[in-house]
Amino acid sequence: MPKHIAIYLSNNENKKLLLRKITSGELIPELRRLKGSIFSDITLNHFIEEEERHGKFEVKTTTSNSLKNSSDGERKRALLNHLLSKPLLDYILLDNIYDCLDRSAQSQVNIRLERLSEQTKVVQIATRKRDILPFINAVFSVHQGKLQLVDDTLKTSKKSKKFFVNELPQPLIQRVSGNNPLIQLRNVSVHYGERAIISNINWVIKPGEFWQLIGPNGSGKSTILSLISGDNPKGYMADMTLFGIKKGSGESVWDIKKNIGFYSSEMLRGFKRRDTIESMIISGFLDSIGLYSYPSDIQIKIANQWLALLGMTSIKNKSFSFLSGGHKRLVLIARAMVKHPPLLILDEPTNGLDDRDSYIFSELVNKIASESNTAIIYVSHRKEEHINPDKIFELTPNPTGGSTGQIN
Ligand SMILES: Nc1ncnc2c1ncn2[C@@H]1O[C@H](COP(=O)(O)OP(=O)(O)OP(=O)(O)O)[C@@H](O)[C@H]1O
Repeated sequence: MPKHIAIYLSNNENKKLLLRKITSGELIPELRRLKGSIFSDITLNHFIEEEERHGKFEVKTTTSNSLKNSSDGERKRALLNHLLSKPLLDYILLDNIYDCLDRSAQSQVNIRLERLSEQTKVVQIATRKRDILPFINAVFSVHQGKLQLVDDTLKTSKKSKKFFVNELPQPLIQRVSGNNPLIQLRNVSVHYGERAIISNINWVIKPGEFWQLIGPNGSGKSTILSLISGDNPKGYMADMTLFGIKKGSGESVWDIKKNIGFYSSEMLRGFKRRDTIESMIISGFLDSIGLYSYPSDIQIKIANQWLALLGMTSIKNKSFSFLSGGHKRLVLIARAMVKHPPLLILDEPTNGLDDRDSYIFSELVNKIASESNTAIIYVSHRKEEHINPDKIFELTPNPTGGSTGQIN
């Protein structure tokens, strides 16, 4: 077996099981006698649970925040620092290293792993071809429980065909949106304790606009999203108008949320529900996960148009949990879009997706952008070549205060 190997996966694989098969030596027999460390979201979740249940704060972040109160990228950096600060083991298993990491963290990680690879064996798990580390000697896929060499297939990337042929389903109610701003942030600042996170942010989002929100790890992207979605208590003090309602004027969180469709790759974490695929989509009308009241005939009809668009009509009565990771994500986007919300928020949506499903996903997002009047805020560190936002709002951290924002 070559020294450093990558396992290139589709997102259909059961990751937890795969990690177990690798570390037990079932998939790579030479690992049976060796000791390794694991860099994976699964390890990270274990440390977060240790913090919450047992008050053990073993993994230190650069901000001294707990892992729970850290941004996604800060958590990943902290885990890597933690693993690399320990005495070297025989191998390191790296699972989807780049998700959530900003450009500079990605280059630093590359340098550190290159150095590490001189002393220890690296086993990488990747769902995107371009993530495969340069020093990897051989790339495998998993076929019928065994590793199979795939290097040649990787070099010839096939052009994907168009996936969505039907038009986007029409909304239940045609909103007269005009061109009034949906979102207005005026000199908005957020502090946690003494620490400034964002400073004097001014941002106006109008109907139908397609924005990408970018900025390095910890610059405040999720903080801004949580202000817009009404989930951040700091929003009460902020000068914001959300969907025509001035913040702090007696509005309920529901008044805000009914205008937003939200999708984040995090939504699938620990998702164990047994709802059918159809009821998952219908539940988007009711802002619930799962159905707790009867949908109307027209809601069922529109949900079925979405199922047709996704090519899932014939499997609509199957359990959502039966779907692959990529298809689950498409269903959750349809769920977020079924009510044609004025605003769709996509937070790191392609994390965990494989190459094929990222392409399909990008096609769906572009279709929503071009065929509906829904505005989109898309947050991602990855440059997805097929996703084409019109405008970029960039956060730049300021060493003496919080991040400032500018339109590019
Ligand atoms: N509840 C909290 N208490 C203290 N600090 C917090 C809390 N929530 C977030 N932070 C800090 O606020 C900063 C901004 O976090 P945020 O999640 O908004 O960043 P981000 O730009 O989304 O980062 P990433 O790209 O890594 O996801 C981070 O440094 C984070 O540690």
